[in-house]
Amino acid sequence: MNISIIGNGAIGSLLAHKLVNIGNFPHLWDKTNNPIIQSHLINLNGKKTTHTFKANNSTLLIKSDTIFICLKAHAILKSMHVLQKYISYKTNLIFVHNGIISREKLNKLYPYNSKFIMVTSLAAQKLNLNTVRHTGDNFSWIGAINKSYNSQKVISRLINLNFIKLNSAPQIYNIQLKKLCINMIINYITTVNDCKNGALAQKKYNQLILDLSTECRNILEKEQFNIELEEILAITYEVIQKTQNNTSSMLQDKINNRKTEADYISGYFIELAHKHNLEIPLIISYHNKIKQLQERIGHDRT
Ligand SMILES: NC(=O)C1=CN([C@@H]2O[C@H](COP(=O)(O)OP(=O)(O)OC[C@H]3O[C@@H](n4cnc5c(N)ncnc54)[C@H](OP(=O)(O)O)[C@@H]3O)[C@@H](O)[C@H]2O)C=CC1
Ligand SMILES: CC(C)(CO)C(=O)C(=O)O
Repeated sequence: MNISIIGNGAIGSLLAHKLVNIGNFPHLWDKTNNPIIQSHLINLNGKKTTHTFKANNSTLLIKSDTIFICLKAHAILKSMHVLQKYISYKTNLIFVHNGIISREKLNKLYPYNSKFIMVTSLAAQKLNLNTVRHTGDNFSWIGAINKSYNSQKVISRLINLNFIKLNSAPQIYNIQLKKLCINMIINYITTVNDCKNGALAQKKYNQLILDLSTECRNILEKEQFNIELEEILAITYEVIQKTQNNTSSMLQDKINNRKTEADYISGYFIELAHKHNLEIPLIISYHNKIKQLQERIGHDRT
């Protein structure tokens, strides 16, 4: 399988190394014109491996059977618009991201491609331009955006590669909504309070987590996704415990003066709440806190 990865950040480079483990050297696409990328991975046991990948070759991009798009939510539509001329309509596009972006806009940009969403619980952190640290290993889920006659075949082929722990998710939107709740709670509280994920297990955050979870659950209910409050709380506390030493991606963005994915997490919840005429004061207040922070560090409102 000819695989390319767009975005040589934390998740993109981790997936590249995972593919090498099964003997498939993917082609990487970053923002440079470098024809090769040397990439170091520090695995969960602290062991370092180095691989060299072909990169930024438009012929290889156009010939890809499958492209993993590992970009921040706010970079996807803009980047995929620019890259249209290098992507064949036959290529399977796998979008790996947190937050929720417009499927309508993706369908408009790539009407003929088979398109998939991958929600991942893998965790990684870029230490510098060429080094990624693998910080967490857990399941990922893949589901089709536009179900076609061959989408299940594509999903099965990817699962059978066995390069990560991957499950098929026929209702991928529901998995995205669950992840959205986890990000709405953990990312925002850790960013506002400058703390590691594990700090949220402290009693002083119990009520806040309960109130945010309740607002999330009320929105999901209106979206016809009936999930018990207890389940949102259980998965959130499980992630807090499993990622206790992580700095959430939103807090990392704050520390590194980068734009956050707020518009695609709380922003998406706010959009849904408007649609369903629902009051979500706490989510709005946390959204505004992050947006103010972004304005202070010079990122536009979008
Ligand atoms: N890291 C993690 O542990 C997890 C991340 N996720 C999600 O996965 C997605 C990717 O995250 P992550 O890998 O951490 O993000 P990163 O910011 O580390 O990686 C994205 C990379 O893409 C680059 N990029 C931006 N635009 C383009 C373009 N047009 N062409 C090529 N490269 C481009 C960015 O460069 P630059 O920085 O210069 O813009 C950056 O290097 C996000 O939605 C994140 O929330 C989900 C689970 C865990
Ligand atoms: C699961 C969690 C909260 C792990 O840090 C994450 O997805 C993030 O930081 O964006």
